[in-house]
Amino acid sequence: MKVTGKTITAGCIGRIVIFRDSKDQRVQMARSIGRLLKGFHGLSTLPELGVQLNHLPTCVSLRTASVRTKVALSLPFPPKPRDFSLPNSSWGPEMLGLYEHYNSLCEVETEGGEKREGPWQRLPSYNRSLKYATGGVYLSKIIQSKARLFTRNMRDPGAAFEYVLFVNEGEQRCVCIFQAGHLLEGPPGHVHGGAIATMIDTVTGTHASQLSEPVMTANLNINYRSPIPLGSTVLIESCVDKKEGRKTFISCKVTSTDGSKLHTDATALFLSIGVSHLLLRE
Ligand SMILES: CCCCC/C=C\C/C=C\C/C=C\C/C=C\CCCC(=O)SCCNC(=O)CCNC(=O)[C@H](O)C(C)(C)COP(=O)(O)OP(=O)(O)OC[C@H]1O[C@@H](n2cnc3c(N)ncnc32)[C@H](O)[C@@H]1OP(=O)(O)O
Repeated sequence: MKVTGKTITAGCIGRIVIFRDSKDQRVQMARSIGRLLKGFHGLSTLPELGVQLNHLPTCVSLRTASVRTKVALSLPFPPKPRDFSLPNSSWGPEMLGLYEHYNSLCEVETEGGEKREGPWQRLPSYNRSLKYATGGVYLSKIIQSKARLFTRNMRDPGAAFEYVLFVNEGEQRCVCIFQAGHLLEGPPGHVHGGAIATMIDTVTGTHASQLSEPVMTANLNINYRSPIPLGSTVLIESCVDKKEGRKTFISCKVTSTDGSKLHTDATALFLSIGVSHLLLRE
Protein backbone atom coordinates (compact mmCIF):
# COMPACT_ATOMS: atom_id res chain seq x y z
CA MET A 1 0.00 0.00 0.00
CA LYS A 2 1.40 3.38 -0.97
CA VAL A 3 1.41 5.93 1.73
CA THR A 4 2.40 9.54 1.49
CA GLY A 5 2.57 12.43 3.87
CA LYS A 6 4.74 13.65 6.64
CA THR A 7 5.47 12.53 10.12
CA ILE A 8 3.73 14.60 12.71
CA THR A 9 5.56 14.51 15.97
CA ALA A 10 3.45 15.21 18.98
CA GLY A 11 3.52 14.41 22.62
CA CYS A 12 3.56 11.46 24.87
CA ILE A 13 1.49 8.77 23.20
CA GLY A 14 2.97 5.94 21.17
CA ARG A 15 3.28 5.63 17.44
CA ILE A 16 0.02 5.72 15.55
CA VAL A 17 -0.52 5.36 11.83
CA ILE A 18 -3.77 6.59 10.38
CA PHE A 19 -4.95 6.15 6.81
CA ARG A 20 -7.31 8.76 5.57
CA ASP A 21 -9.62 7.28 2.99
CA SER A 22 -13.16 8.09 3.92
CA LYS A 23 -15.24 10.34 6.11
CA ASP A 24 -15.35 7.61 8.76
CA GLN A 25 -11.61 7.47 8.81
CA ARG A 26 -11.41 11.24 9.00
CA VAL A 27 -13.58 11.11 12.09
CA GLN A 28 -11.35 8.32 13.42
CA MET A 29 -8.30 10.45 12.77
CA ALA A 30 -9.87 13.42 14.51
CA ARG A 31 -10.60 11.23 17.51
CA SER A 32 -7.08 9.82 17.59
CA ILE A 33 -5.48 13.23 17.42
CA GLY A 34 -8.03 14.50 19.93
CA ARG A 35 -6.95 11.73 22.29
CA LEU A 36 -3.35 12.57 21.61
CA LEU A 37 -3.85 16.19 22.46
CA LYS A 38 -5.97 15.39 25.49
CA GLY A 39 -4.05 16.18 28.59
CA PHE A 40 -1.87 18.84 27.07
CA HIS A 41 -2.24 22.06 28.92
CA GLY A 42 -4.67 24.32 27.16
CA LEU A 43 -5.50 21.68 24.61
CA SER A 44 -7.37 19.15 26.64
CA THR A 45 -10.56 19.65 24.68
CA LEU A 46 -10.82 20.41 21.01
CA PRO A 47 -14.53 20.11 20.21
CA GLU A 48 -14.16 21.31 16.66
CA LEU A 49 -11.24 19.08 15.90
CA GLY A 50 -13.14 17.07 13.32
CA VAL A 51 -13.88 20.18 11.33
CA GLN A 52 -10.36 21.50 11.68
CA LEU A 53 -8.79 18.26 10.56
CA ASN A 54 -10.56 18.58 7.27
CA HIS A 55 -7.86 21.12 6.54
CA LEU A 56 -5.09 18.61 7.06
CA PRO A 57 -4.69 17.67 3.40
CA THR A 58 -3.68 21.23 2.63
CA CYS A 59 -0.86 21.17 5.12
CA VAL A 60 0.14 17.51 4.97
CA SER A 61 1.30 17.21 1.42
CA LEU A 62 -0.65 14.66 -0.56
CA ARG A 63 0.91 13.53 -3.75
CA THR A 64 -1.29 10.61 -4.80
CA ALA A 65 -4.82 10.44 -6.05
CA SER A 66 -5.57 7.69 -3.55
CA VAL A 67 -5.77 10.33 -0.84
CA ARG A 68 -4.07 8.35 1.85
CA THR A 69 -2.32 10.24 4.52
CA LYS A 70 0.05 8.72 6.96
CA VAL A 71 0.09 10.54 10.25
CA ALA A 72 2.76 9.04 12.45
CA LEU A 73 2.84 10.17 16.02
CA SER A 74 6.06 9.25 17.73
CA LEU A 75 7.28 9.32 21.28
CA PRO A 76 9.58 12.31 21.74
CA PHE A 77 9.50 12.49 25.53
CA PRO A 78 8.71 10.18 28.45
CA PRO A 79 5.26 8.54 28.48
CA LYS A 80 4.38 9.95 31.88
CA PRO A 81 5.27 13.62 31.90
CA ARG A 82 5.09 15.45 35.20
CA ASP A 83 1.80 17.17 35.88
CA PHE A 84 2.85 20.52 37.33
CA SER A 85 -0.63 21.39 38.53
CA LEU A 86 -0.50 18.88 41.38
CA PRO A 87 0.58 19.95 44.89
CA ASN A 88 4.28 19.95 45.75
CA SER A 89 6.26 20.68 48.92
CA SER A 90 6.56 24.39 48.08
CA TRP A 91 2.83 25.04 48.18
CA GLY A 92 1.86 27.11 51.21
CA PRO A 93 -1.28 26.51 53.29
CA GLU A 94 -3.28 29.12 51.35
CA MET A 95 -2.44 27.55 47.98
CA LEU A 96 -3.15 24.05 49.30
CA GLY A 97 -6.42 25.08 50.95
CA LEU A 98 -7.75 26.66 47.77
CA TYR A 99 -6.58 23.71 45.71
CA GLU A 100 -8.48 21.34 48.02
CA HIS A 101 -11.53 23.56 47.78
CA TYR A 102 -11.71 23.62 43.97
CA ASN A 103 -10.58 20.02 43.66
CA SER A 104 -13.48 18.95 45.86
CA LEU A 105 -15.83 20.62 43.37
CA CYS A 106 -14.48 18.50 40.51
CA GLU A 107 -16.36 15.45 41.71
CA VAL A 108 -19.78 15.25 43.33
CA GLU A 109 -21.52 12.36 45.02
CA THR A 110 -25.09 11.55 44.04
CA GLU A 111 -27.70 10.50 46.62
CA GLY A 112 -26.99 6.89 45.72
CA GLY A 113 -23.34 7.39 46.64
CA GLU A 114 -22.21 7.38 43.02
CA LYS A 115 -19.31 9.66 42.03
CA ARG A 116 -20.01 12.06 39.17
CA GLU A 117 -18.10 14.85 37.47
CA GLY A 118 -18.65 18.12 39.29
CA PRO A 119 -19.02 21.60 37.80
CA TRP A 120 -15.28 22.28 37.94
CA GLN A 121 -12.47 20.52 36.18
CA ARG A 122 -8.78 20.69 37.10
CA LEU A 123 -6.55 21.18 34.09
CA PRO A 124 -3.34 19.17 34.08
CA SER A 125 -0.25 21.13 33.09
CA TYR A 126 2.95 19.95 31.43
CA ASN A 127 6.16 21.66 30.48
CA ARG A 128 5.86 20.85 26.79
CA SER A 129 3.03 21.40 24.37
CA LEU A 130 3.01 20.06 20.84
CA LYS A 131 6.30 19.41 19.18
CA TYR A 132 6.15 20.53 15.59
CA ALA A 133 6.88 18.20 12.79
CA THR A 134 9.04 20.19 10.50
CA GLY A 135 11.77 22.78 10.44
CA GLY A 136 11.28 26.47 10.05
CA VAL A 137 9.71 26.86 13.46
CA TYR A 138 12.79 26.29 15.57
CA LEU A 139 16.28 27.60 14.86
CA SER A 140 17.81 24.19 15.34
CA LYS A 141 17.08 20.68 16.53
CA ILE A 142 18.88 21.53 19.77
CA ILE A 143 16.51 24.40 20.49
CA GLN A 144 13.59 22.20 19.47
CA SER A 145 14.60 19.49 21.92
CA LYS A 146 15.21 21.96 24.73
CA ALA A 147 12.05 24.03 24.25
CA ARG A 148 9.89 24.19 27.36
CA LEU A 149 6.76 26.07 28.33
CA PHE A 150 7.89 29.39 29.81
CA THR A 151 5.88 29.09 33.02
CA ARG A 152 6.91 25.48 33.71
CA ASN A 153 10.65 25.56 33.19
CA MET A 154 12.00 26.01 36.74
CA ARG A 155 13.41 22.90 38.36
CA ASP A 156 13.28 24.31 41.91
CA PRO A 157 9.68 23.90 43.18
CA GLY A 158 8.24 27.18 44.42
CA ALA A 159 10.94 29.35 42.83
CA ALA A 160 8.76 30.93 40.17
CA PHE A 161 5.29 30.12 38.83
CA GLU A 162 3.31 27.71 41.01
CA TYR A 163 -0.22 27.53 39.73
CA VAL A 164 -3.18 25.34 39.04
CA LEU A 165 -6.18 26.08 36.82
CA PHE A 166 -9.77 24.98 37.22
CA VAL A 167 -12.45 25.57 34.60
CA ASN A 168 -16.21 25.69 34.96
CA GLU A 169 -17.60 25.10 31.50
CA GLY A 170 -21.21 25.78 32.47
CA GLU A 171 -20.40 29.21 33.84
CA GLN A 172 -17.67 29.85 31.26
CA ARG A 173 -15.33 30.73 34.12
CA CYS A 174 -11.78 29.82 34.87
CA VAL A 175 -9.95 30.18 38.20
CA CYS A 176 -6.22 29.98 38.71
CA ILE A 177 -4.55 29.72 42.11
CA PHE A 178 -1.13 31.32 41.72
CA GLN A 179 1.72 31.38 44.23
CA ALA A 180 4.46 33.78 43.10
CA GLY A 181 8.00 32.55 43.86
CA HIS A 182 11.13 34.54 44.74
CA LEU A 183 12.51 34.49 41.16
CA LEU A 184 9.61 36.64 39.99
CA GLU A 185 10.71 39.81 41.75
CA GLY A 186 10.11 43.15 40.09
CA PRO A 187 9.84 46.06 42.52
CA PRO A 188 11.59 45.00 45.77
CA GLY A 189 9.47 42.41 47.56
CA HIS A 190 6.82 42.41 44.87
CA VAL A 191 5.98 40.50 41.72
CA HIS A 192 7.30 41.71 38.35
CA GLY A 193 4.61 43.16 36.04
CA GLY A 194 5.81 40.90 33.21
CA ALA A 195 5.30 37.83 35.39
CA ILE A 196 1.78 39.00 36.18
CA ALA A 197 1.12 39.57 32.47
CA THR A 198 2.49 36.09 31.73
CA MET A 199 0.07 34.53 34.17
CA ILE A 200 -2.88 36.54 32.85
CA ASP A 201 -1.98 35.49 29.29
CA THR A 202 -1.65 31.87 30.41
CA VAL A 203 -4.97 31.80 32.23
CA THR A 204 -7.00 33.67 29.64
CA GLY A 205 -5.28 31.85 26.75
CA THR A 206 -5.88 28.46 28.28
CA HIS A 207 -9.48 29.41 28.98
CA ALA A 208 -10.03 30.53 25.37
CA SER A 209 -8.41 27.33 24.07
CA GLN A 210 -10.68 25.23 26.25
CA LEU A 211 -13.75 26.81 24.71
CA SER A 212 -12.88 26.20 21.11
CA GLU A 213 -9.57 25.33 19.58
CA PRO A 214 -5.98 26.49 19.98
CA VAL A 215 -5.66 30.27 20.06
CA MET A 216 -3.06 32.98 19.83
CA THR A 217 -3.17 36.17 21.86
CA ALA A 218 -3.93 39.11 19.60
CA ASN A 219 -4.42 41.77 22.26
CA LEU A 220 -3.84 42.05 26.01
CA ASN A 221 -4.67 45.17 28.07
CA ILE A 222 -3.58 45.25 31.68
CA ASN A 223 -4.24 47.65 34.54
CA TYR A 224 -1.93 47.18 37.51
CA ARG A 225 -3.97 48.43 40.50
CA SER A 226 -1.95 47.30 43.52
CA PRO A 227 1.35 45.41 43.82
CA ILE A 228 1.41 41.70 44.60
CA PRO A 229 3.73 40.72 47.47
CA LEU A 230 6.36 38.19 46.48
CA GLY A 231 5.59 34.74 47.90
CA SER A 232 1.89 35.44 48.23
CA THR A 233 -0.96 33.44 46.75
CA VAL A 234 -3.54 35.19 44.60
CA LEU A 235 -6.58 34.24 42.55
CA ILE A 236 -6.67 34.88 38.81
CA GLU A 237 -10.20 34.65 37.49
CA SER A 238 -11.23 34.89 33.86
CA CYS A 239 -14.61 34.98 32.22
CA VAL A 240 -15.71 35.01 28.62
CA ASP A 241 -17.27 38.29 27.55
CA LYS A 242 -18.20 37.24 24.02
CA LYS A 243 -17.30 35.00 21.12
CA GLU A 244 -17.50 36.30 17.55
CA GLY A 245 -16.36 33.86 14.90
CA ARG A 246 -12.65 33.23 15.47
CA LYS A 247 -12.47 35.91 18.17
CA THR A 248 -12.83 35.25 21.89
CA PHE A 249 -12.98 38.26 24.21
CA ILE A 250 -12.05 37.51 27.79
CA SER A 251 -11.78 39.62 30.92
CA CYS A 252 -9.66 38.77 33.88
CA LYS A 253 -8.89 39.97 37.39
CA VAL A 254 -6.20 39.18 39.91
CA THR A 255 -7.27 39.49 43.54
CA SER A 256 -6.19 38.52 47.02
CA THR A 257 -7.49 35.07 47.91
CA ASP A 258 -10.38 36.48 49.96
CA GLY A 259 -11.32 38.72 47.03
CA SER A 260 -11.03 41.91 49.08
CA LYS A 261 -8.08 43.42 47.22
CA LEU A 262 -7.92 43.95 43.47
CA HIS A 263 -4.34 43.67 42.24
CA THR A 264 -4.81 43.67 38.49
CA ASP A 265 -7.54 43.65 35.87
CA ALA A 266 -7.24 42.90 32.19
CA THR A 267 -9.02 42.24 28.93
CA ALA A 268 -7.76 39.98 26.19
CA LEU A 269 -8.59 39.08 22.62
CA PHE A 270 -7.72 35.65 21.27
CA LEU A 271 -7.95 34.46 17.70
CA SER A 272 -8.45 30.80 17.08
CA ILE A 273 -6.02 29.11 14.77
CA GLY A 274 -6.69 25.77 13.10
CA VAL A 275 -5.22 22.55 14.42
CA SER A 276 -3.30 22.42 11.15
CA HIS A 277 -1.47 25.50 12.43
CA LEU A 278 -0.24 23.46 15.37
CA LEU A 279 0.82 20.46 13.38
CA LEU A 280 2.71 21.96 10.50
CA ARG A 281 3.92 25.46 9.86
CA GLU A 282 6.26 25.91 6.94
C1 LIG B 1 2.13 28.32 16.32
C2 LIG B 1 0.83 28.08 17.09
C3 LIG B 1 0.98 28.13 18.58
C4 LIG B 1 -0.36 27.98 19.24
C5 LIG B 1 -0.23 27.72 20.70
C6 LIG B 1 -1.51 27.28 21.26
C7 LIG B 1 -1.62 26.43 22.28
C8 LIG B 1 -0.43 25.84 22.91
C9 LIG B 1 -0.80 24.90 23.97
C10 LIG B 1 -0.49 25.04 25.24
C11 LIG B 1 0.13 26.29 25.82
C12 LIG B 1 -0.17 26.38 27.23
C13 LIG B 1 -0.40 27.53 27.93
C14 LIG B 1 -0.40 28.86 27.40
C15 LIG B 1 -1.69 29.17 26.77
C16 LIG B 1 -1.93 30.32 26.15
C17 LIG B 1 -1.13 31.55 26.30
C18 LIG B 1 -0.13 31.73 25.24
C19 LIG B 1 -0.67 32.48 24.08
C20 LIG B 1 0.38 33.35 23.53
O1 LIG B 1 1.16 33.91 24.23
S1 LIG B 1 0.44 33.51 21.87
C21 LIG B 1 1.92 34.49 21.64
C22 LIG B 1 1.68 35.96 21.48
N1 LIG B 1 0.86 36.22 20.33
C23 LIG B 1 1.36 36.24 19.10
O2 LIG B 1 2.51 36.03 18.86
C24 LIG B 1 0.33 36.49 18.02
C25 LIG B 1 1.00 37.18 16.83
N2 LIG B 1 -0.04 37.53 15.89
C26 LIG B 1 -0.52 36.64 14.97
O3 LIG B 1 -0.01 35.53 14.81
C27 LIG B 1 -1.68 37.06 14.19
O4 LIG B 1 -1.77 38.45 14.14
C28 LIG B 1 -3.03 36.48 14.71
C29 LIG B 1 -2.98 34.93 14.65
C30 LIG B 1 -3.28 36.94 16.15
C31 LIG B 1 -4.15 36.96 13.81
O5 LIG B 1 -3.75 36.80 12.48
P1 LIG B 1 -4.73 36.16 11.41
O6 LIG B 1 -4.08 36.31 10.07
O7 LIG B 1 -5.12 34.81 11.81
O8 LIG B 1 -6.00 37.06 11.51
P2 LIG B 1 -6.25 38.52 10.91
O9 LIG B 1 -5.07 39.41 11.07
O10 LIG B 1 -6.80 38.38 9.53
O11 LIG B 1 -7.39 39.09 11.88
C32 LIG B 1 -8.63 38.42 11.99
C33 LIG B 1 -9.59 39.34 12.72
O12 LIG B 1 -9.04 39.67 14.01
C34 LIG B 1 -8.83 41.08 14.14
N3 LIG B 1 -7.57 41.32 14.87
C35 LIG B 1 -6.39 40.74 14.66
N4 LIG B 1 -5.48 41.19 15.51
C36 LIG B 1 -6.13 42.09 16.30
C37 LIG B 1 -5.71 42.89 17.37
N5 LIG B 1 -4.47 42.86 17.83
N6 LIG B 1 -6.62 43.68 17.95
C38 LIG B 1 -7.92 43.72 17.52
N7 LIG B 1 -8.35 42.94 16.51
C39 LIG B 1 -7.47 42.17 15.88
C40 LIG B 1 -8.75 41.59 12.70
O13 LIG B 1 -9.07 42.95 12.62
C41 LIG B 1 -9.75 40.70 12.02
O14 LIG B 1 -11.04 41.17 12.36
P3 LIG B 1 -12.30 41.11 11.31
O15 LIG B 1 -12.41 39.68 10.87
O16 LIG B 1 -13.48 41.57 12.11
O17 LIG B 1 -11.91 42.01 10.21
